[in-house]
Amino acid sequence: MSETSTPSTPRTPDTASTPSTPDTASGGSGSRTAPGAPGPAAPGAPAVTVRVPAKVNAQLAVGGLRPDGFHDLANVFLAVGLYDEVTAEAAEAPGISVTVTGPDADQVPLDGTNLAVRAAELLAAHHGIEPRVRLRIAKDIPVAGGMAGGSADAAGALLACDTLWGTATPRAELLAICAELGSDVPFSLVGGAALGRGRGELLTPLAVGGVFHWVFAPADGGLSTPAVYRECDRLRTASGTGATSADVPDPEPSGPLLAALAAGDTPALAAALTSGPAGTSNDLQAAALSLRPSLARTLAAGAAAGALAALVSGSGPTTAFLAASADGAERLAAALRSSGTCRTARVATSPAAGAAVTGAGG
Ligand SMILES: C[C@](O)(CO)[C@H](O)COP(=O)(O)OP(=O)(O)OC[C@H]1O[C@@H](n2ccc(N)nc2=O)[C@H](O)[C@@H]1O
Ligand SMILES: Nc1ncnc2c1ncn2[C@@H]1O[C@H](COP(=O)(O)OP(=O)(O)OP(=O)(O)O)[C@@H](O)[C@H]1O
Repeated sequence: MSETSTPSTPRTPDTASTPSTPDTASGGSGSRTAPGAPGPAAPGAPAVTVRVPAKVNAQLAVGGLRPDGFHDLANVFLAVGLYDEVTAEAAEAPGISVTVTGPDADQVPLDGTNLAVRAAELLAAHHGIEPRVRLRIAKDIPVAGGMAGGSADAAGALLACDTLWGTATPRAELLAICAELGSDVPFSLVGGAALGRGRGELLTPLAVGGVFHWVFAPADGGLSTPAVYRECDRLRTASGTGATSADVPDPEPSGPLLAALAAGDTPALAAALTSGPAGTSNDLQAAALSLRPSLARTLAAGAAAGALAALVSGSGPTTAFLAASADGAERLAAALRSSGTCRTARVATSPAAGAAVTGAGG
């Protein structure tokens, strides 16, 4: 996603809420639902809760700047077991409202720019129905952290509303709506592991032969994804390699990295995560470090504490550390927490399942 955000309205520290008027241009008003056809659930219908994972990019190979402002990628997504929960509940009044709870709630927008609200609007428009829904986001994924938290909420809202409204949208149509919402959103729906081509939205599932143990260290404050891509282009231009698709080689997935994932081979994955001339599989890492030099200290602290590999997660500033075992991950997390180089440290495993309905009712 994009910028870190400052709340424009006062709110209680751990909870935020605002109504968002449906966007008439995207079909929010003027129901075209035929009698008996699927439509917004009646008030009193059970609420639907969807759990959605965060991601780490095991490889992020970035091609040149395209004329449309995006970059072609070879993006090896891995879903990790840190989750947001999105609940959709039928509302009597037309419109979409959203509340957010969790430690980073005050950094999440509550207007029509919230990706979960946009997802509900797009789904309603797709079916020509008037949205009437209250969305509740329980946020555990770091905001603006390079772990696709906003994308997770978008995918979660899409699945929760599709279930609540009984619209039974075919998977291919859901994925097309996801791609409209953002490059990472299709993967948030699918989860597991996948290779993302194009701008990251064209997914091919990948085999994963075992469980990988990670530690994630969120930083204070977020990084803007577009700013990190711009910095990547600037560094390439400054080094004389050029920045456009005409100058930069097409990004390709790493064979050894895909083989390590398929085999569930942690040491081989560690080697692949830290290979290449820049010592990382993440082409955005240098740009994230250039914008946030203090991340170098976090990476060094994790490496000194025994991480098998240390890298920036996607566009950052969250840093990711591979451990040999669950115990090793706990020890590494404790060392990172006491290093004073990050806000906290969380353990999680991959792969994790994609967006899934976990409950109805309540
Ligand atoms: C860094 C990653 O998280 C890695 O998975 C993604 O590439 C970012 O995906 P995202 O947050 O869903 O990004 P989008 O909302 O699609 O795009 C936000 C902005 O990031 C930049 N962007 C994004 C994806 C891409 N392949 N090339 C880009 O240059 C563009 O400036 C774009 O306007
Ligand atoms: N539901 C949401 N949750 C979090 N941020 C949101 C949401 N909707 C919109 N945003 C906006 O998106 C920005 C980036 O949030 P997000 O947590 O998705 O970043 P990210 O994890 O770095 O994204 P990515 O890894 O996909 O590049 C936030 O600063 C906020 O302004």
